[in-house]
Amino acid sequence: MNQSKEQRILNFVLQNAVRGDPCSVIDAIDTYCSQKEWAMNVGNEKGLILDKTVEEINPSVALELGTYCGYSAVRIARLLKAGARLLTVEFNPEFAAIAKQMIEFAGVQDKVTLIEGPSEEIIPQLKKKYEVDTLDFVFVDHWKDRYTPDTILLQECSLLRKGSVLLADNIIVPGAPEFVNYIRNNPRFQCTNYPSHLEYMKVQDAMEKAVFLG
Ligand SMILES: O=C(NCc1cccc(CNc2ccc3[nH]ncc3c2)c1)c1cc(-c2ccc(F)cc2)cc(O)c1O
Ligand SMILES: [Mg+2]
Repeated sequence: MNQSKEQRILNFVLQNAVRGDPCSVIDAIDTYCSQKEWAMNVGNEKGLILDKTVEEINPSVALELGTYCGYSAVRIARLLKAGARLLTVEFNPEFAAIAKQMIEFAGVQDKVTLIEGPSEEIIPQLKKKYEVDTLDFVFVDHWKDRYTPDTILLQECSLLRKGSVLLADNIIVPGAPEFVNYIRNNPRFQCTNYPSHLEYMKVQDAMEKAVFLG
């Protein structure tokens, strides 16, 4: 059975990156996806916005919705302090299997808990099953029509505290217009827009940061 694109990305990393070196994994994925096959990793330009946001917050507990191949999970985990952890949620089993191997090859597996399932099922389990009190940081990068319902669900499950930061990818392409409308008109969030470009393309995209005010 011929390989998936995601398997080809992983194979390129296994052959071209250095085991235990997260930066080499990130660079290898960016090299492959800019030169060989486009893929929906956050990429290096938006990745730098992600890095700066994570460094600013220095989260103890972070959540990612939409793992894909594990590119942003590795990007986030490499910046986490000792004892800090990232929970990342992936619905597609093939993607989850690739991401697991990517995270392990990068050597960040001790900081990352990869959870397979839909966010609407996993979010209500975070407190009891995954021993989360509140989330310091949430990277939102899954199905764009889930951004708003899951932001509401996070609030309903009391997973956000004063100062919790959400960072959402793809505000322009593919776009999340309902989310933008919801979050920018919600007095409980302080929003900032970060113009950028779609990963590996000259197309305009943007990220939105939303700080929960409690
Ligand atoms: O759509 C996107 N990503 C989300 C996504 C997409 C497919 C599958 C999954 C399966 N994973 C999944 C699903 C549901 C879930 N619930 N909880 C966890 C969870 C996990 C996730 C996306 C698209 C483009 C893009 C495409 C084409 C184009 F021309 C321009 C731009 C660029 C991006 O940066 C993107 O992020
Ligand atoms: Mg994205």
